[in-house]
Amino acid sequence: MKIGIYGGTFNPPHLGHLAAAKTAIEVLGLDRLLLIPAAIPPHKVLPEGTPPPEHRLSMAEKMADALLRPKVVQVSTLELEREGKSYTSDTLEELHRQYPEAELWLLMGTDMFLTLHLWHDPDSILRLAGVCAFGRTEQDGEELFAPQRDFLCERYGAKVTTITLPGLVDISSTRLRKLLGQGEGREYLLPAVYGHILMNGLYGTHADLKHLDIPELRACSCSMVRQKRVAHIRGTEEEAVRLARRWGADQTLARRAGILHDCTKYLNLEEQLALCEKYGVALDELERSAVKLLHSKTGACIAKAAFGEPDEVYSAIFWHTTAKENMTTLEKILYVADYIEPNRDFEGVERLRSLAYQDLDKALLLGVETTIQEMEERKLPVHSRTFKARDWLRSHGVTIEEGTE
Ligand SMILES: Nc1ncnc2c1ncn2[C@@H]1O[C@H](COP(=O)(O)OP(=O)(O)OP(=O)(O)O)[C@@H](O)[C@H]1O
Ligand SMILES: O=C(O)c1ccc[n+]([C@@H]2O[C@H](COP(=O)([O-])O)[C@@H](O)[C@H]2O)c1
Repeated sequence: MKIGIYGGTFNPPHLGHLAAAKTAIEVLGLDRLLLIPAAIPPHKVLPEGTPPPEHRLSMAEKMADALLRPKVVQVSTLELEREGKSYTSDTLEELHRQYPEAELWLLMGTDMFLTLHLWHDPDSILRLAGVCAFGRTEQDGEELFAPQRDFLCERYGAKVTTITLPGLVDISSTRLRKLLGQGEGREYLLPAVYGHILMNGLYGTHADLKHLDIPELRACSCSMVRQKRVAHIRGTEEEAVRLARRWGADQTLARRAGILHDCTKYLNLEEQLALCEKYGVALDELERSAVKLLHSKTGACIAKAAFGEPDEVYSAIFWHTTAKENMTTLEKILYVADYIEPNRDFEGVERLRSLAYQDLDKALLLGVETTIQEMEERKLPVHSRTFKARDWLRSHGVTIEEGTE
């Protein structure tokens, strides 16, 4: 097994780190890549304003998640849990104990590579792991790497490989922290990491969460969910805007509802129930045990309480899972957009898609009926509000006979 070890202060992790991780996995053919946030970097003092380690850990986890290879890329808390300075030699000794058969590769950028012989116990480091070095800027070429590579090979018998990053990003966390303090720098960050920074007011960002612009709102939403859900959320956002344009609803509200509709999707039942309690959401028996029914309610509460969304957005999010009788146009739009956004792929989706732009009520009824049928086939309980939605539409003359539209 080939294991890559990418240590860093990750204060914060940026697109330069991401590019290096992505390329190293491919070029080295890694079976696993461990991102290891340092507790106390041995060679530098953590600057003032450095967030507590749990934030650096959480941001590193978002970077790992963004690589969409959960079996390969993992974050290790080995150094955060160890007392004292985070010496790489100690980390490698520990990993060698854990994986005695594995081939270890230490990943590092130019700055670290050129000073490697000055690290604590370089003999152990270079005995236990190969070194994979990459340039941080376009200027970091072979003439910089070659002398150090020759020296490390000769002096320590080191195994060194240098790789070129196709997606090289010339940025350091130091410069990024400065930019963030001036309200800039988002282009160097993964949206999920940027969202985490905004939501926690890290690095001197003082964003007013109740007045975020669209990219900031998207970033916050991203930071609350797993990367694999982001495409669906983006698809729902754009579909909701198209439907709002078609049906004369407010496009900005549709967009914001789409962005936030799944923001609490990854909370567990206990967390969902605590939020319902906090915001006074009354629940019936089914809702109290069905976590899937709760994220629409808690998502609506967070949209309003944390992001200052108006009642129209609140109620669109609140009803986007069960639907209900007598829905507003925006409520219908979010429900249908969630169902038909471009990433959805199920039998019947094309019919629903075309219906959505011909007759919104018919599309809503078809969505509701499809859900009821699917839940019944899977022997899962259907929420009473969903039946009420269907019955209300039918009693108001909405029909969806096959082949009529
Ligand atoms: N833009 C980048 N491209 C490639 N590698 C990078 C880049 N930035 C940092 N690295 C490498 O990532 C590892 C971890 O770096 P670190 O977390 O300290 O980031 P940094 O940007 O160098 O931070 P700081 O500015 O706070 O020193 C190091 O090996 C470093 O060389
Ligand atoms: O062990 C050492 O002496 C040592 C000296 C310098 C750097 N390191 C490690 O190199 C990694 C990159 O460091 P940094 O500051 O660029 O985040 C990080 O994991 C550090 O702990 C380790």
